[in-house]
Amino acid sequence: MPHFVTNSLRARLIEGVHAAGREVLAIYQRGFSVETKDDDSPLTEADMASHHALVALLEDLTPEVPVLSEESAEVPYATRQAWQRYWLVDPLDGTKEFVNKNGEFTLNVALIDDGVPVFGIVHAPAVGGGGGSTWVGQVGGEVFKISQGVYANIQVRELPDPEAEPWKVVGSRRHGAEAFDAFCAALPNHECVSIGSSLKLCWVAEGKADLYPRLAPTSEWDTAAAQAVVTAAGGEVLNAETLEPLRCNQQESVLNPFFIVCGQRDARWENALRAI
Ligand SMILES: Nc1ncnc2c1ncn2[C@@H]1O[C@H](COP(=O)(O)O)[C@@H](OP(=O)(O)O)[C@H]1O
Ligand SMILES: [Mg+2]
Repeated sequence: MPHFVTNSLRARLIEGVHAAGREVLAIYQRGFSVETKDDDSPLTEADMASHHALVALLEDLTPEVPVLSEESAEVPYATRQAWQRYWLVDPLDGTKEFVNKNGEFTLNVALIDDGVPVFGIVHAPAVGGGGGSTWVGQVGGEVFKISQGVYANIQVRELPDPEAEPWKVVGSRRHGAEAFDAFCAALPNHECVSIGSSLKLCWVAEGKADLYPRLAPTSEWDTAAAQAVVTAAGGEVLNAETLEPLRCNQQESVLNPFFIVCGQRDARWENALRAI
């Protein structure tokens, strides 16, 4: 069966996400005020500009497919449950990084099919020079990174022998540090790096990191697009307890379980997870 996202739809999606990214970048560069949402997380005009641009894009390209965005997520579960296929959007992941001006924020668009993220675009407008960086993945199909207009196929890297080359473990700048440290303490020789947003999953997808343990809360829109990229690149995003792949839209709550992103399963990190 042909994939729902044809090459021409994919090209128009990438173009539209890039246009939304340019709006976000313009706000980032000219300055903005910061509001606080009910859950105490920050909100800027860039979150809303990106939300409106991405929802309009998706409604225009595929009017028959519903859209759930972080900024319009009050859809009752009874309604969502009936969705076989929908777009799941985080218009600005890493809002705290955006506010702190370190560039580590992303726009995220995922296609969910029967709970499985099957296609994703993650765009980081301020990473990697002019035009930013974009990761695009279709499960069972192509997966590539676009930087400075150049398309390059990506894949996860094979876990090295840690004595010859340390494993690279990527973590959040702000969340779950204690559990992260406990996990790392039980690993063989490794190095840790921190970055904001869904960029962490993209690093595993392109082989810049081996593991991303997320032992702190996230929502489905934070991870779905990048999960599709990781999966298409040969890796996995697994529930930290059951080691089953994460699925979306399985329950009322949109919160993810704690999870780990890997290039490959390996008893050494699985044991480290069990040890904490
Ligand atoms: N208590 C909590 N519940 C749900 N999600 C949380 C959370 N604390 C942080 N997050 C999520 O973690 C994301 C940031 O992760 P990181 O610090 O690794 O970059 C946030 O994305 P947003 O910036 O889109 O709000 C937010 O969704
Ligand atoms: Mg987010």
